[in-house]
Amino acid sequence: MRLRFTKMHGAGNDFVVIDATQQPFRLSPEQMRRLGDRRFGVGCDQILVIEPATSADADFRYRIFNNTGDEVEHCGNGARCFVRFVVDAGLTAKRDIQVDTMNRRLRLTLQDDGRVTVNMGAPVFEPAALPFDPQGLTPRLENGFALWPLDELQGVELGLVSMGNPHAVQRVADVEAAPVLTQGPLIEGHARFPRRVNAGFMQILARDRIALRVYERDAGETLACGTGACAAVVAGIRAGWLDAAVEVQTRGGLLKIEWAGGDAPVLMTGPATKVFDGEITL
Ligand SMILES: N[C@@H](CCC[C@H](N)C(=O)O)C(=O)O
Repeated sequence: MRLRFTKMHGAGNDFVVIDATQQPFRLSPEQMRRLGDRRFGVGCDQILVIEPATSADADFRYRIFNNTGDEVEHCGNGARCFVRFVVDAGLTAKRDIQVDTMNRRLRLTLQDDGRVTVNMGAPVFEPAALPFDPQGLTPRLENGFALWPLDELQGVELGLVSMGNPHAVQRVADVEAAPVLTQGPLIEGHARFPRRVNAGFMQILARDRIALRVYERDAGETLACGTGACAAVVAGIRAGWLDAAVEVQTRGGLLKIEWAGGDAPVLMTGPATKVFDGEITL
């Protein structure tokens, strides 16, 4: 089958975007793996699928697949690229767009400078929301926020945050020296996370600036992770390390994250860039 797609990235987190309002979307997981493969296909961290809205007050439905073909709940950098795509393709004349994902309604705004702000919804901290099995473990409380140990991983303390998808974030002294590629997969696949988890490593540079690397579920380390940036900042705010507006330095670019606490939504602002249009036979 021939498939038209657009290659995009948000701070280096890269995507194959499929417009399923104009062509049917029926790729098997095997075809998605091929599409996502950097040697045998196009290559990307995630595949984003744009579909017509299924509820009356939403503008679109937006689905996310990791490059393994597994459908996941949320992708922050992808949400910004989604907006850039639907506006540039003329699928909407709006600049404020509402979209349904698997488990959240997102509100997105294309700014005059081309960046996109996403209302990511409120974070959830209960272990069951990830899910995480806390049985037999005692967390250390930092400013009242639970930091969880993990069996076999000496010295690791994880702040647990669901942004609709699961995140486990730890504070490290030097993010460039952090064991992202060795410890990341151990956390991602740890038995206490039955649906696996995205593992974040954050270095606090100031109360309004962090450096972050994320070992993503399925995709491995990416150049940026939008939901990971939200999770790291809200964990840092809850632990008392960070202020309410924080610049997040990733290997692929800068994201701005704001959170007023409690049930307030997390706001993420950052770039969304088109790379090229293409067509592939799968
Ligand atoms: N890159 C993303 C997150 C994509 C999904 C993640 N790998 C998961 O499995 O939850 C982002 O920008 O948020």
